Amino acid sequence: MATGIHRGVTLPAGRVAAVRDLTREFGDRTVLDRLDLEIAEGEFIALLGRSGSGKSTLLRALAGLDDEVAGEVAVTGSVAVAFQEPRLVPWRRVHANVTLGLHVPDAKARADAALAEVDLTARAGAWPLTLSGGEAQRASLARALVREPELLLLDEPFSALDALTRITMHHLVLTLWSVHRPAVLLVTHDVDEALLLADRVLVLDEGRIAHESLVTARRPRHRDDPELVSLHSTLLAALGVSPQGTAT
Ligand SMILES: Nc1ncnc2c1ncn2[C@@H]1O[C@H](COP(=O)(O)OP(=O)(O)OP(=O)(O)O)[C@@H](O)[C@H]1O
Repeated sequence: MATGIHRGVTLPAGRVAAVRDLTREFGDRTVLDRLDLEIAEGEFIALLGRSGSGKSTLLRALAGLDDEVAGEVAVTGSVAVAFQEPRLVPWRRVHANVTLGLHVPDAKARADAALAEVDLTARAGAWPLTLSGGEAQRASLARALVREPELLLLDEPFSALDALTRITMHHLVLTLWSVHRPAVLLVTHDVDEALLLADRVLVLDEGRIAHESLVTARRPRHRDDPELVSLHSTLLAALGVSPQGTAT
């Protein structure tokens, strides 16, 4: 594979994306430093890391939104992204936001189906500014889903939501994931969220994947599952945080 970003390439069986030797510098600061990562079909990955560790930078590279990276990013199929803020176009109604840029003959029917899946049919004709935070995030998920991505990139999509809405969104994302089975890369600050959702939790530090934990507990998971309790401590240590929450 030559240097650069490659879309629609063939990867080894069972892989949807591969990142090799990925380096990103901003001025004299190296944010990603020869990072390697492979993403398997249908797996759910959570990416943790201290603020400024480069999580969004990695996600942007995978999304093809950054052409100033060095190294290789290869993705086999379509990629969709949902961000922390829903980024809906305010002068288009919800349904038109979902179909925006989707140039397929059945765009309308696909948007109808995606909005139904996120339980937003009743708000299809609404203006984005009239949506609640949770509704806007669901519209953003519908917009991602309608593209039928093989890789779904989620950049802290729940962090601005209240705790109850966040729990509802966790259930929704797991349901959508189990139905459509895209690979998911979820950037989050929340160790509990990572453990409740993901098969594999990665910690980004010093520009590389510094730690990986596999989570085998069956879903739906509970915070007090012994496996999760143990991994919680492991991940806090990997993040350089003591269990009391102070940086070590
Ligand atoms: N366009 C840019 N120009 C200059 N520096 C940038 C740019 N984008 C990101 N950075 C820097 O790169 C580093 C990593 O940023 P990034 O947003 O990837 O971190 P993050 O891990 O997602 O952080 P957070 O958890 O706070 O969202 C930060 O120090 C940030 O200031």
